[in-house]
Amino acid sequence: MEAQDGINGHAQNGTAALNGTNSNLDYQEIPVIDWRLSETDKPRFLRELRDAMINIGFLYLGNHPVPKDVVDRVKEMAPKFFSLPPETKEALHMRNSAHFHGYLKVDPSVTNDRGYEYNDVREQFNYGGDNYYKWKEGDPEHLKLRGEALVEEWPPEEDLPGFREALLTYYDHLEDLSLKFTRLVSEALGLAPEALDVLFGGERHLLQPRCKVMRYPGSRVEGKVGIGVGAHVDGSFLTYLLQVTDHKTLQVKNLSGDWIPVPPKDGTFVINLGKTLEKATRRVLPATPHRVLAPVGPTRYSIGFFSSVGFNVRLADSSFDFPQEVLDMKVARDKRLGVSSDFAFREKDYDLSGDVVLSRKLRSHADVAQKFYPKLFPQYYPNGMPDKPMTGRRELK
Ligand SMILES: O=C(O)CCC(=O)C(=O)O
Ligand SMILES: [Fe+2]
Repeated sequence: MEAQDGINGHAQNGTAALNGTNSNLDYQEIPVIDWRLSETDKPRFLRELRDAMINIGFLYLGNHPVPKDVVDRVKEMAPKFFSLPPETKEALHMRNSAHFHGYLKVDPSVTNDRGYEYNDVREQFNYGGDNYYKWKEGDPEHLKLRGEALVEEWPPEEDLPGFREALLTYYDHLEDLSLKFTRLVSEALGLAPEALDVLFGGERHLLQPRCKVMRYPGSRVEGKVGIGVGAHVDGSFLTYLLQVTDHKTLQVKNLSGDWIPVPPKDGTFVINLGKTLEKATRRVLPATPHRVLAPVGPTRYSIGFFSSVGFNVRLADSSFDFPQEVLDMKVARDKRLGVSSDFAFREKDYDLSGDVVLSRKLRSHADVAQKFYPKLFPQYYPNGMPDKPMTGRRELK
């Protein structure tokens, strides 16, 4: 019955899982979930969403409510930013930001991943929303992640007119979408729409979603397959990805272990599950490994919005009363994958999320740690500044 409702036939996975039959964990295409169905046929929307999230971990969100002109503006701005003179970008370097905002050129040795013929440089611009917090002595260090609104973190308006406005408008829309979408995720998991709100509760400055504009230069190594970002899972709650250019280099690892292309689809966002969501749901929704190959032809651009939970939330405190039907889907999936359904929190899951996020960033950016977090620097770098840049991104072997 559900099969005929499914997009790309994936809706049947949930049914198959519930019946204990063979589900399509080796899918070759990721499903498109139509946002409009959340208004016109909610049961079907929730069924498709639940299946995509439990059994696939990646989805396209089509017909979403973010206005096309807002999306078009950031698509237009992304390449313009990276065409700014190197000294303008350098002046915006992340090492000048306590909030880990700004420009970064990721060294090839950092994106290094085994099994590829070469690695390439990636450039990125990171930013947060306009709802900042003025950190004061005595506040937890992680509140510096929010910090003050600094115009210096943006290119001078005359160098790139409209950039700041376009990116902040996009951010606001994505933040709004992410809060609405999370309520639908809650319902798809058989919980009350507000059940997951506890993870975001509190004041807005205690939340820290981030946006990242990325540039992957075209391959300079004829006929070789390079890697743009090695295989990894995101630390986010959910990631909303806008692929700006028409490349087919983003890939997701399906639950059977094959790399599946996630080509751009007009008018959609790609959504994938992050580690925070995995922990909060005790692996009902596992984070999804993905990677980006270096483009062979022209330069690729993409923009990621990474939602995250409140700084005061301890993930190990979360406990949601999933209905048996959902738990059965999880167990059926794990059984087919041959992995254990047991879940145990790690020590850091008992810490405040703000501290966990800060710790990950401090480990990745020694220069920011030294300049803006002098109290914490010696703890992370007992031997002083490291010679080599590091990455907090844990590459999957
Ligand atoms: O560029 C992309 O499409 C994805 C980048 C990514 O996976 C990340 O930044 O976490
Ligand atoms: Fe990612």
